[in-house]
Amino acid sequence: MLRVGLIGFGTVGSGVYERITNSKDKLKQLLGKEVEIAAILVKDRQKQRTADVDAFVTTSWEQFCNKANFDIIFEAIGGIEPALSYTAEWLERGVPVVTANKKLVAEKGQILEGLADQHSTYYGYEAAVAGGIPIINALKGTLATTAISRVSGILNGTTNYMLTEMIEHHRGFADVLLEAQELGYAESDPTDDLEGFDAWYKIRILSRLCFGSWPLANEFPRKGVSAIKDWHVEVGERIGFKIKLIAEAWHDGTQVRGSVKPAFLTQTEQLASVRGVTNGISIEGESINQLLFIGPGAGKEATANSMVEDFLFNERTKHSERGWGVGSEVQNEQLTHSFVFLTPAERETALQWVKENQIAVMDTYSHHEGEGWIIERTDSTPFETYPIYGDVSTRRRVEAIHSAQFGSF
Ligand SMILES: NC(=O)C1=CN([C@@H]2O[C@H](COP(=O)(O)OP(=O)(O)OC[C@H]3O[C@@H](n4cnc5c(N)ncnc54)[C@H](OP(=O)(O)O)[C@@H]3O)[C@@H](O)[C@H]2O)C=CC1
Ligand SMILES: N[C@@H](CC=O)C(=O)O
Repeated sequence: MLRVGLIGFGTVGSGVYERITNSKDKLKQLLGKEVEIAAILVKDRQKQRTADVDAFVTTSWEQFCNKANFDIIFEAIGGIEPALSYTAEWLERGVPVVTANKKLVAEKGQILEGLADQHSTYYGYEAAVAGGIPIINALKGTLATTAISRVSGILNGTTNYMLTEMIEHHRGFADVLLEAQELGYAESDPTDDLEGFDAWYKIRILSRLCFGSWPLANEFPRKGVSAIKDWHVEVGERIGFKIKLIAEAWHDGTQVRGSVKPAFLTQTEQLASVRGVTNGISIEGESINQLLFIGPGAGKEATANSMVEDFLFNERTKHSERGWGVGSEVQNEQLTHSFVFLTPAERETALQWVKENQIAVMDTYSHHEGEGWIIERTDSTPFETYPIYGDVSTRRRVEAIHSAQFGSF
């Protein structure tokens, strides 16, 4: 008998319960023994649960720990404490812990991986990055010795879902946020999604796997979607640019750098078509050119599937070597242009600024709320600015189609 301890029974925890319960025969065949969910730890004993639960449920950590000699712990409560102490306690007993908690992994992963090593066990966090996409074990396994120069992508399902719904169906911010929460995509505090913290935790985890060491948080600046104005999006849409929350990390030859920020993607960028709760990750390196991983970035089934697969993968491969990325220097500069947005009051200052700094303005687009200027990339501007990824010349084609249909703007 393989005894499972489940910490948390919300969106993800209940998904793990269902995934295990529904695949008992397959698991028995793979593992050679029955799997039993021996105990579940929750916070609120009175809460109405949707699923019928055939397991011991408790709010007491002591009762949970005393219930069984667990063979595997799944942690899905989120946050640092008490998740950190709970995880450490079981790793110290030599029991593998599998988690979806990206905050805990990004902030304390170094300590917890160290504990797992020390006690010859496993700390698995496949589900912590990009929900259902099996990126973590790909990086630790079949890409472990591939020199990676950049990792980038759309890592937050909630905000990508919100941006898609708001742009394509003209829905309001509060309405789509509520829906993302109801669908189980959002964090318990959605500020984590909206202000880019969630994507920031995930890119730091990917950075560790691609470049070999845990990055310092303050080396990864972060900006969320809350500062995006509707009219910025409208101007971008007119010329076929898609706004996305982009997280990236790259090796510049001397150090690893990274960031999370909203950016415009031209139609030449494959990630521009990643819509809804879907996430997309691009891995670049000399011998692989570019690998793209696209799939569900959040939600009960996809995330639970990753947690269970993470455990099974470790069970089947635990005696083989796994590695951490080797990293290589980025060769080609991707960002050549920026989109600057100006209110009418900023226009004069902006004209002065481009003149003084000899910045080439390629195009200007007017809107009743202000102007959008495409400029040559500069490291910083005093105005609201978004990087542009991709070939900006595609805007000409979109403009031509747009003006043929609607007249010029
Ligand atoms: N939702 C998603 O799509 C994804 C979520 N994740 C991550 O998975 C984790 C869980 O997320 P999610 O399932 O959405 O969150 P939920 O809020 O739906 O569930 C959290 C669960 O944890 C329990 N819990 C919270 N605090 C404690 C505590 N101190 N002691 C015991 N139990 C506690 C809650 O108990 P109770 O039920 O009694 O309130 C609840 O069952 C987070 O780290 C999140 O970032 C990762 C990928 C995708
Ligand atoms: N809130 C997260 C959940 C998955 O990690 C997201 O929206 O991506």
